[in-house]
Amino acid sequence: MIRLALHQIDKKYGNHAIFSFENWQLDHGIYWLKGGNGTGKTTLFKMIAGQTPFEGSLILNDISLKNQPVNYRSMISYAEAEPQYPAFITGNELLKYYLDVRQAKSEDSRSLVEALGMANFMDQKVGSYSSGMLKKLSLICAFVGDVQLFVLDEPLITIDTAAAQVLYQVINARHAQGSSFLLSSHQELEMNHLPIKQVFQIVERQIQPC
Ligand SMILES: Nc1ncnc2c1ncn2[C@@H]1O[C@H](COP(=O)(O)OP(=O)(O)OP(=O)(O)O)[C@@H](O)[C@H]1O
Repeated sequence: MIRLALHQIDKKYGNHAIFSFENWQLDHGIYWLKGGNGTGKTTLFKMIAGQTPFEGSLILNDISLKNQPVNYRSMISYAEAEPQYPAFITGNELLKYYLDVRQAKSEDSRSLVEALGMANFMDQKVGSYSSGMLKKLSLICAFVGDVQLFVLDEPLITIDTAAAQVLYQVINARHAQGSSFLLSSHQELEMNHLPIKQVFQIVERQIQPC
């Protein structure tokens, strides 16, 4: 179960202000951040994942990103909208890296590898993957280990309908086990597949409920 709190946030790229707000807090649940191109969804997710600098404080379960960055990041799994990996590594090599870092067993990932139809491709170099296969690999890696908060940027883009159903099942299962989710999507998420607790949008550098 999580408590995520952002306070006194300012985020700029050069002179371009992206966020400026006092407070935003979340507890356990599945949340959806919607919005058009360039509104700041990816920037917010990178901030929460500890991958881009900003002014302000970010605290997850009493652990501060700025004061305890390693402990903070170990509670979060972030999957990029358009993952990119070195072309010369194989899917299994990348997965093994995640398994080692998160001290997880390969059996834990096997059912997701099978369900996403990736078993026959995991020994191939990712340079040969389609964009949908890259996305599936990134999701397989994101779900490795015991994670409190999953931050999935555009998890549905490039994957087919069958894979989307698998993704919904995994999200539901992990949510039932206590994990929380921040999802972004341009498309309407199929709300009947996921118990979305709240939908947010970014308006004038603030995060507002829809
Ligand atoms: N590294 C960067 N350097 C400078 N400006 C950036 C950088 N990353 C994003 N921006 C700008 O910040 C704004 C928000 O971008 P961001 O990628 O967070 O939006 P988004 O809502 O995720 O967009 P999309 O839906 O198109 O992916 C945009 O105006 C973008 O040009």
